[in-house]
Amino acid sequence: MTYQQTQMTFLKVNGLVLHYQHIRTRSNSQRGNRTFLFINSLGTDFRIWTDVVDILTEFGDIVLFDKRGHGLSSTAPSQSTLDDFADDAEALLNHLSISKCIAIGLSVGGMIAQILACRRPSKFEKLILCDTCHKIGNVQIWNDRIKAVKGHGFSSISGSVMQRWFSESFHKTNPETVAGYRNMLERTSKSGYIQTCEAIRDANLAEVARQIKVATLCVVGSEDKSTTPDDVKSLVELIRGAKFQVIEGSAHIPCVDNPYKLSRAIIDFINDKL
Ligand SMILES: O=C(O)CC1=CCC(=O)O1
Repeated sequence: MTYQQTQMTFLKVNGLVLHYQHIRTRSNSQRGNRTFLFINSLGTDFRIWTDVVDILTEFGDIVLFDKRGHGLSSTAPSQSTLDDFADDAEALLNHLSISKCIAIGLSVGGMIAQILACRRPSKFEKLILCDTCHKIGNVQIWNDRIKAVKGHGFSSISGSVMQRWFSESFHKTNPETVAGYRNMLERTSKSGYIQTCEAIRDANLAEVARQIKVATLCVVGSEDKSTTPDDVKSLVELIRGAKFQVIEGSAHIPCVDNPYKLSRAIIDFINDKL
């Protein structure tokens, strides 16, 4: 680690406790006073960003948080919309007095980032949307998944989810890591997971994406089967001036199976080299 690990921190927002970390890395202004806000995907907590954070601490401060229903954050008592998830992130930024940041959102985290950038363009210097789209899956896919988790638990879906999360070569070379992430998924709050599936199922952000005025990079793993390169291209077409990059040999979670390539793309984009 190149940074000082901070203590576990919790904040009450919108009636829920949110687990977050604010890593202040700079003792200077040479790093451009940047802050990166990371928003994670369905069934994961903010540990997925560890390798990327290790690299990006050279370039700015870091804010990580577990979205509602995930990690050590509370689960809402009833159904949440993606706007509610965005409200939590916005409340966290306000609490930390962060007036401008670079949002990096993965999958549903990328959908939340689209809402934030559309709502508050002046708060976002740049937007990095990883393996996401304005619409992910369809009603049938999400209802089937919800039914499986409700009826048979996480073990009924976790094998196929792992196939989508990580590339074939990562499965071969890092079976222990895959097993660890399977544990992460299976230990997610069941109702938090189901509420997030419902929020994704019910969202179509095409209009939101069309209104984004923040400079945006969309990246996707070449082997991503959840949000395929073609899906992500369809998002790129909606966001004015958005750039597009494929992470070769990666699947749905490049911050885990290809953190160096993902970090390179982020660094090039923030330095206007993409
Ligand atoms: O779990 C998956 O299949 C991948 C995914 C879809 C939305 C999300 O956040 O992750």
